[in-house]
Amino acid sequence: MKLKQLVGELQGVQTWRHPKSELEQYPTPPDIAAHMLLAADAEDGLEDALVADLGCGGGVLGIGAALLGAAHVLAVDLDPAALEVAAENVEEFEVPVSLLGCDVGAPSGVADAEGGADAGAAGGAFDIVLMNPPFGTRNESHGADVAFLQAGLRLCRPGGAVYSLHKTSTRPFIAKKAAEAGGEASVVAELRFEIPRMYKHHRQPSKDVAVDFWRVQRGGGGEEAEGEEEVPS
Ligand SMILES: C[S@@+](CC[C@H](N)C(=O)[O-])C[C@H]1O[C@@H](n2cnc3c(N)ncnc32)[C@H](O)[C@@H]1O
Repeated sequence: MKLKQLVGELQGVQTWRHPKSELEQYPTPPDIAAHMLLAADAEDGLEDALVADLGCGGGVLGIGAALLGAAHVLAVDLDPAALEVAAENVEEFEVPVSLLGCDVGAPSGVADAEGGADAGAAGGAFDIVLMNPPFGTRNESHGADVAFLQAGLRLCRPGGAVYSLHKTSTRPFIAKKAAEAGGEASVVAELRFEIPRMYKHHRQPSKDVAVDFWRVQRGGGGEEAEGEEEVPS
């Protein structure tokens, strides 16, 4: 599917009716979501892939992955209201996306819910994990960016890849945390992410934030897969 067509499709994905600032509920604009998806497709192949969408909101990334041929998508969010909207979107688009209510950041969160107690140690089953996590720079969401990244790497099969967005100001920190979690990280693109005025604490009509689009590959995909080391959580 071409970029223009994918953007058009993703414009039809609804987002939260009453967004919650404490959960950093900011939608990924359809053009950025489409670029992320096409980059993931070109590098790792979405066709027939098993995909997770962490912090799915209305499900724009997961639904987009399914439109590009993913075999199945597991879309996860903590917020039942987000999952309600996501369920409506999934029905509307008629795509193979399952929804799971779960705290991605909890020590025994989505990796355990999906794969049992050993999911972290044994390596997950997902080929590709997509996310636009909370930036983790507000008090309420402190550390969520890294917790999402760690969960994403736990859910990936060895050699699988996490695609994620993080504030450019956190680049050295994200690179360090990704390496500590057994990932090989690279910045795919530098983006300007427009945050519209959505919440009371927003003073300007909209704000541009410098954001890195990361690909983090989980280690152990080659011959070493059998004897791979445990990924620290
Ligand atoms: C920046 S939004 C991204 C939403 C959507 N993926 C998109 O790209 O438009 C972050 C999402 O993560 C969810 N979220 C925040 N903290 C979470 C947590 N601990 N566990 C699961 N989901 C969480 C929020 O409810 C929100 O839907």
